[in-house]
Amino acid sequence: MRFHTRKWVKPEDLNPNGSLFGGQLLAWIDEEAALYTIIQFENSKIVTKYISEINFMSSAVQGDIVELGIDVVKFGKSSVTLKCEARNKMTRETILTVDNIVMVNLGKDGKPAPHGKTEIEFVKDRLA
Ligand SMILES: CCCCCCCCCCCCCCCC(=O)SCCNC(=O)CCNC(=O)[C@H](O)C(C)(C)COP(=O)(O)OP(=O)(O)OC[C@H]1O[C@@H](n2cnc3c(N)ncnc32)[C@H](O)[C@@H]1OP(=O)(O)O
Repeated sequence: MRFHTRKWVKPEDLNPNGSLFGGQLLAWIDEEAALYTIIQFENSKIVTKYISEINFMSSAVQGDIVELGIDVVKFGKSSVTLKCEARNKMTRETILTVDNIVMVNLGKDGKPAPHGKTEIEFVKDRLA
């Protein structure tokens, strides 16, 4: 799993207990999954279709650095299934895991469209 993104837990990210608000973490993950999918599909018209069970394993507090990891579980015809982990950058303690996030490629008509991808691609290889 590659950890591309780091987030700094700020006061506005906290819940009333003073730890990282789960909804904020999920928003970060949805954005990370969307960006990953846009880069893989080379298409910005994508949507989140399905998110499986979410396992909050530990919490984060103000000042913590959280890193987000994404990997591909499988490529479908119009979809890709991703898995995700959020962990504490300094301690490597897992904060949350999501086993399946299904992202769908849309055509100009807003309906699912084949993305034509079968494996992870890296932008540097496309530019080579
Ligand atoms: C100049 C500036 C430029 C800026 C440029 C940047 C733009 C930056 C954009 C950022 C964008 C961010 C995006 C964020 C992410 C959201 O926040 S998106 C918003 C939340 N999501 C939605 O609103 C989606 C609402 N749902 C839908 O519209 C429809 O359900 C969908 C997604 C079009 C799918 O329709 P459908 O009839 O279910 O289609 P169907 O063909 O049956 O299934 C499509 C695929 O999904 C799979 N699937 C369907 N249901 C399920 C399920 N329950 N479980 C698993 N898989 C499923 C199918 O197996 C199929 O996969 P493939 O076999 O083709 O691989």
